Amino acid sequence: MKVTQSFRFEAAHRLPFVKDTHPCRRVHGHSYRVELQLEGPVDPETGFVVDFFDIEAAFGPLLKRLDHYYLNEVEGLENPTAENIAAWIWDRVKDALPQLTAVRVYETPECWAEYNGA
Ligand SMILES: Nc1nc2c(c(=O)[nH]1)N=C([C@H](O)[C@H](O)COP(=O)(O)OP(=O)(O)OP(=O)(O)O)CN2
Ligand SMILES: [Zn+2]
Repeated sequence: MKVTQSFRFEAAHRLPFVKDTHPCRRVHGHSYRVELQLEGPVDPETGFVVDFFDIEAAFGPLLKRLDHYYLNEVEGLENPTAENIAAWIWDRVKDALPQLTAVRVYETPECWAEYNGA
């Protein structure tokens, strides 16, 4: 069984390694959406794969490091593409959520990156 919890954060960024003419080289912002997907058996007592409260508790401190920040200044996010943000989140939340199977980071409803540890 799979469960997914989504979160939102607002942040500014720029992409330092795109061409001078690329609009994303300039500072701009996104209303990011993050989805954490977890997979495992349903506990017969609780009926949960993982308690959503536990997912929120694990991700909350990371969310605080992203929300309303300039992502390029966050350690490890000097090149804050959706791909790199997804891997950054995975690396920092996986130990607390061993059943994690995917991190999705949406820059817009149409554009996202998904990371599953590889
Ligand atoms: N593979 C990736 N490509 C791009 C990324 C990325 O993270 N991974 N990021 C960007 C920029 O962040 C850019 O801001 C994204 O632009 P876009 O998706 O077009 O979003 P907009 O808000 O600018 O939407 P429009 O409706 O097109 O104005 C670029 N590429
Ligand atoms: Zn952008």
